[in-house]
Amino acid sequence: FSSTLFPVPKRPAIVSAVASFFSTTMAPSAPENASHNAALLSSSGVGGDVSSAAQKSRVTIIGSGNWGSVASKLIASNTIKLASFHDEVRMWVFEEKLPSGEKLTEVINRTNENVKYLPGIKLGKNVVADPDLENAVRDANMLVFVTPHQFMEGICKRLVGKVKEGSQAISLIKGMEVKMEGPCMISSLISEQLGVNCCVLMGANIANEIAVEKFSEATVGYRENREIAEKWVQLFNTPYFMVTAVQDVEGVELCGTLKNVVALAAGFVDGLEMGNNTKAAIMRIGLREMRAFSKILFPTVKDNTFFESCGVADLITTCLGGRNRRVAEAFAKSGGKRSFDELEAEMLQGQKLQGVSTAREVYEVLSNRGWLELFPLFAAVHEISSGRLPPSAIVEYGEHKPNFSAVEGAAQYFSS
Ligand SMILES: NC(=O)C1=CN([C@@H]2O[C@H](COP(=O)(O)OP(=O)(O)OC[C@H]3O[C@@H](n4cnc5c(N)ncnc54)[C@H](O)[C@@H]3O)[C@@H](O)[C@H]2O)C=CC1
Ligand SMILES: O=C(CO)COP(=O)(O)O
Repeated sequence: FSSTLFPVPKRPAIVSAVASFFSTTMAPSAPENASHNAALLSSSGVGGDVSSAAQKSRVTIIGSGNWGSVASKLIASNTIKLASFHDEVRMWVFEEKLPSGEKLTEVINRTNENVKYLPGIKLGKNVVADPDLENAVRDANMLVFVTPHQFMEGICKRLVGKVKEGSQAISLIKGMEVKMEGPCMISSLISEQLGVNCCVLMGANIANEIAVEKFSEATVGYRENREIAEKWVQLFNTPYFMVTAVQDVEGVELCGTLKNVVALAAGFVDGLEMGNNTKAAIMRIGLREMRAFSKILFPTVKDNTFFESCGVADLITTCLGGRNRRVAEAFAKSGGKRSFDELEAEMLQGQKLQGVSTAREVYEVLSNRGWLELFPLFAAVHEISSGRLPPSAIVEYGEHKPNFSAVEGAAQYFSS
């Protein structure tokens, strides 16, 4: 990309260390390349060392599916360049046997490719696949979580007490859990279970496109500490992957999570061959429900977040080219006769959909709180995907007009 078309914004250099995390792990960002070269020279016995091993951050990725593998490629291309990170990036792999009889981890380490979830793409020689979850996190102080959301509760349980004190985490996971007390975002699950601060990274990020280095953008959501967000930006940002930080963890995470429900609706519309106007209408209604749902649950969610890559851009890309859309289209084409589980297994070969379980989880929140009539599109998606309504209900269901009288004061969340 020409720099005039897509100028990479100059980010302010991080000048002060504000937390113990930085004082022990982070070298100043401006002279990164110079210090890295010096470190290389030093390791080859030529020059003096400038960044001691103790100061460097060590990154582990928990997850190795389609997006997890692309994340490892992005991160590995940066850790090798930046002196404030150890070169090696460890990637926890949920071990499985390939049809050849070999273990996936061994093949990744031999070929430098995730032959099952991202074939044909080299991850970077500094990526080390590790099937042992506890071992993978042992030495890391920057943890990147990127598994399908349904596995996170189990993963967190296994990691309790195993994570290095003072570690930072980021979640790339689109989804949520529903607990007795209400919805629990995955970043909160990670923070609460592991006692670590957790940012999020979401965006219009179809993994296979980023794998071949086509330009895209992403949004980091952070809670309070801008410096930590900048460190994550530094770790992910490349000339073809432009990352921006916003102070709105819940807004960013809910955008990434809820757009998968709208993508199912868009897929139903495609399967019914309703055309582009209908699909655009569904996307607009879906975006409105996304914003209202987010703001009712978390009043701090910012309107601007919906205009970042994590918001409207992710909604568009997923409704055009995502897996949720594709499988939902096949579901509608079968008239709802083939189940999502069957279609997922056949069409995605081990990759996982997030939209169907998210639609169920959202539905649970809506029915627990008496909000079903306020969110007719979200409700219809779950009723269709669970077989209670036919796919055609996506465009018949009360024209998706929320019934504001169902909940006092609700209209404000839908107004522009
Ligand atoms: N693929 C994409 O284009 C994008 C995906 N995401 C999000 O990233 C997250 C991870 O998705 P992907 O990396 O695409 O995964 P994926 O759907 O490609 O792969 C499934 C992964 O789950 C693992 N797995 C299977 N059973 C497991 C178990 N019992 N315990 C733990 N892991 C198990 C598999 O080994 C594999 O790594 C999801 O929340 C998704 O929404 C976000 C942006 C883009
Ligand atoms: O989240 C995604 C793009 O940002 C990918 O969506 P799908 O899981 O529907 O492919």
